[in-house]
Amino acid sequence: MKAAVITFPGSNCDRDLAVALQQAGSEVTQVWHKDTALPDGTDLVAVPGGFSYGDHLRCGAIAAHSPIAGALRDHAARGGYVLGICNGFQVLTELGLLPGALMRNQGLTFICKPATLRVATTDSDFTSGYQGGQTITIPVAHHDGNYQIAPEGLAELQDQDRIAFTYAPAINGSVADIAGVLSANRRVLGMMPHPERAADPALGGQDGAAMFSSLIGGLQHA
Ligand SMILES: NC(=O)CC[C@H](N)C(=O)O
Repeated sequence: MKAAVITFPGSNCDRDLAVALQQAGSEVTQVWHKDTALPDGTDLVAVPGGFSYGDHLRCGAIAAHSPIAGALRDHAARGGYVLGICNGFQVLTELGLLPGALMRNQGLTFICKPATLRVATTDSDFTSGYQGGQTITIPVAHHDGNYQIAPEGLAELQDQDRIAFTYAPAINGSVADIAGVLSANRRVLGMMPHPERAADPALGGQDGAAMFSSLIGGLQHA
């Protein structure tokens, strides 16, 4: 299993994400935003959190036009796995790899705290390590985490069981309390909470570890 973690100027969770992936058994290469190709044999591209390009224009908007963006788009088009966390989720919506948009939090404040999430589907290689309906605690740290999508898009996500996580209780105004969504082929996951910040007991929680271990373990035994 080979993962590539992209670093943009302003990324701040790229190393944490690389460590979480390594601890779960993945080989990890760090890829710079100015690169135009991914390492050969990359199974998973991980797009980390942070403030890429200073969140200028809109969170994730400039990263979606960065030199590495074409390789990321091609990887997803080939059916490769993509995980976008927080700013990474914003980048994936800006790229059109996931539907919807992340808007300013309803209360207009930066929210930084442990959030309680409900696992809304276990039908993906990212979430199969959880129990359906299980509640887990994962930190959030964002000002633009308010997920919005038009009613027909929401109906599609619900009909296709593509809502991965919801907030329980609500924290930022997201429609249907959505914290993370899957692509139609279930290979792309975007989520605002940070599982890499809760993947080791030394970090104060390990509810995020099951995501990395089920994804990487599953791919190694595939
Ligand atoms: N932790 C993050 O990735 C933050 C994402 C983005 N800069 C926001 O505040 O919404």
